Amino acid sequence: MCSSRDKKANLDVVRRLTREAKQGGAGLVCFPEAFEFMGRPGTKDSLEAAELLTGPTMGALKDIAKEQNIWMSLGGFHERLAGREAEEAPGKIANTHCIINAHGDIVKAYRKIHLFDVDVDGGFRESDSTLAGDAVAIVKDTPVGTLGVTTCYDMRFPELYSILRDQGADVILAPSAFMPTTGKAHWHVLLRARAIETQTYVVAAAQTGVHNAEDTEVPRKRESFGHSLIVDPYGAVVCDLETNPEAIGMVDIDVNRMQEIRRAMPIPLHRLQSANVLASARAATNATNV
Ligand SMILES: O=C(O)CNC(=O)[C@H](CS)NC(=O)CCC(=O)C(=O)O
Repeated sequence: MCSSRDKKANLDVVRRLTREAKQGGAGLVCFPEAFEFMGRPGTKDSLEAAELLTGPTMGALKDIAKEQNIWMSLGGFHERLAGREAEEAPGKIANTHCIINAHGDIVKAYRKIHLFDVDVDGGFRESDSTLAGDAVAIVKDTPVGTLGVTTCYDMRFPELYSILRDQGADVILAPSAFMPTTGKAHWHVLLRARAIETQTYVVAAAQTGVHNAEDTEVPRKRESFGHSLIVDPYGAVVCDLETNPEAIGMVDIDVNRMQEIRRAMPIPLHRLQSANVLASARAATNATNV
């Protein structure tokens, strides 16, 4: 999707696409990072728009899941902090990927671990406004098996993905709002590599196009790369929504094929066998490079 500052409009898109996904037979529907709100770069928009997970926007999303009897991956919700966290991190929010089950319960709230502090495309310092997550997230017993939960920039850190695989992930989610420049250079390669290494499905719902395009109060427009992608456990791109502004792509999870791929090439076993060698190399490297 192509989210804007209009929360109600974004919610309407989520409602409509979820209904469509359900009609197509989906058990899980995935939305991109910042699906509920995309503010003006360099402003306090996101801080002001942020809500508690017990707030009205998440309430409406839980109702959608319950009404449609479908699981939802809601990547990159702008979560308002409360209590001690709010005191310790004033002016900050969390970038929270929620998994909601078909009864409308939040079964996981994963906070993005790797924040986007970079000097590309005009520069971003996500950590100025966002508290980093401190826990990896797995969700068992979903209609598509075990989920590994990540967000956007996390996809550049293969260690995280390999931990998720070792914890049992069948499908790893990577909702994103990728920059056009880095998207063109890296998006497909990163997601295919993560799928090949982990032998899991990788599902990356993406923001696409120019955000707040018609909004005259948004002088500096933000743009996203698009290409919502589903990659199978052998690295084949089985769905690419290109730059379509609002679309659904659907694939079946073929568990038998995934198991055969894993049996034929037992990567986790081989990682275990090399673990001691690499751990001492890592320790030696850190010692000389600090
Ligand atoms: O700020 C929000 O509202 C939502 N968050 C985002 O859009 C985040 C932080 S700016 N985007 C990324 O992580 C892009 C990563 C990327 O493009 C890369 O790894 O190359």
